[in-house]
Amino acid sequence: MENKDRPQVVMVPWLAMGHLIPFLELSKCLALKGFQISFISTPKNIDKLPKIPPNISSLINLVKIPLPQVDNLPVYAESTFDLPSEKVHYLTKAFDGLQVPMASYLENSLPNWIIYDSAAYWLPPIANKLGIPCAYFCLVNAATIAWNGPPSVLMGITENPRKTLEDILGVPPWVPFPSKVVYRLHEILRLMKNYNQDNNVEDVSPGYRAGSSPQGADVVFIRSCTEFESDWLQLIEENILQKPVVPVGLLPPSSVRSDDDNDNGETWREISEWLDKQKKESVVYVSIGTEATPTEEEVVELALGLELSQLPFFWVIRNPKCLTGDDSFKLPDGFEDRISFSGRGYICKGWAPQVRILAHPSVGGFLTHCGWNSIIEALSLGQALIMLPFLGEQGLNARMLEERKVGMEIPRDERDGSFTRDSVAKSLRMVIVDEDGETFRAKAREMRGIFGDKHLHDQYIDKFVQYLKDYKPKET
Ligand SMILES: C[C@@H]1O[C@H](OP(=O)(O)OP(=O)(O)OC[C@H]2O[C@@H](n3ccc(=O)[nH]c3=O)[C@H](O)[C@@H]2O)[C@H](O)[C@H](O)[C@H]1O
Repeated sequence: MENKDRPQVVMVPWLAMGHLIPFLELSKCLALKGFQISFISTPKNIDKLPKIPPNISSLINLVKIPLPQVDNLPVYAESTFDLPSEKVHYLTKAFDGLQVPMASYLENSLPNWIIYDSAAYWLPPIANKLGIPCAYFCLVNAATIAWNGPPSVLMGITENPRKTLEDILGVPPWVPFPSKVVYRLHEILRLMKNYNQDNNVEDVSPGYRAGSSPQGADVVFIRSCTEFESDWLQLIEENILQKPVVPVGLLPPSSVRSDDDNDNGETWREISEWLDKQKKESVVYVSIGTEATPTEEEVVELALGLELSQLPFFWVIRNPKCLTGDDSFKLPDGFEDRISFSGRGYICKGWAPQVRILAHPSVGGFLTHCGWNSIIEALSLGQALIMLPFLGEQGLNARMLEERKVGMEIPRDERDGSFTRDSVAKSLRMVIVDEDGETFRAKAREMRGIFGDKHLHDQYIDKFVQYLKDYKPKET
């Protein structure tokens, strides 16, 4: 039952588990502070969310708004988890079709705040018309926002000083201090290919969307903290976004998400039975997130690299169907038989309880694509990283983390990003078992002091809540 005395906040996350999960974490933090939340997404996404603790479930209304039908978008697809990455622009098109139902929902509810995500560039004008303060909740770190650059450049309003490939591969001209946070050639080539594909399908360019989302906000909330990247946070507030940027902290997992039984019906009991049999800190947990779509060659080299490493591994493979749009996805011949015979690997096709697995004492490292959620979860538990970035800002995250020595990147071919089973095996053994890799393991444990410091991040939430309560709209 909604209580009108409570401040009302409407949450509008993008259609991706890597966005829905942190938006729900933030919603839970606000509900615990007495806010009434309306969390808006599609029916399937709402049903897939981690369960909300009973003591705050009445304070979070889960609002289901169906997606409009869009050509080339399968009816079952409501999040990036359900699609190969090269088809996500159809999902974006469908998301843009939510403007009308979203506007009428907001007109009827008139909340105190709207907190929205990177894709919803069309929300600020609706909020402004209704006189509702709106905030962009940034789910990437400040270094990424800095690399992307000023919104006016992204939107094509002011001239882009990065004209050549060399410019794009270098430190951006608006970064005044030394930085290693840059893309590799193969990452830029993949980003440019995806940009052009998206640009041909979506109503606005990806750059315009990326720029106008923060541009239209009254304030930017960001999932970060000064203890990790104070220079970058100052740079984006003062020079890049030129508006208030309020860190909400890293939102480490509030509780080990106890209900994450994967969608194959495997239960935590079955998974933990396998993990319990393994030696302490011996298992490598392998997941490349909910969006990356590796090629078949990449899957083969990764699989054979895991086998070659001789380390026990738990590998989450996103539902094969959505990787290629059909059932053609397959692992190397005989691989699954050899692994189940040796008992050295556990292959989970679908959804796994990632945080619970990372928290298990048998896990000694994480082979990750460097999605920001996964990084936060891993480092809040002191897990060292073997890094294999695929898309988005994952390459920038990998550079930042290698600089902090909390892990190492698997060597890639500079031009096409290919890697070999040998380099996978060597990187895994280096980070998890080799003597020389103790630095990575020690640094990752040290980083737990920031990423896993619950009191520190609770303080960020307190400041965030105060900001929401004290906010006075600027005189128009
Ligand atoms: C912000 C955006 O997040 C995106 O999400 P993506 O899913 O790729 O990866 P994560 O951020 O690690 O997010 C994945 C989230 O899903 C959870 N999970 C995943 C698989 C599974 O089987 N079980 C789980 O519990 C995991 O614990 C994490 O919370 C991209 O990275 C993008 O680069 C980044 O900007």
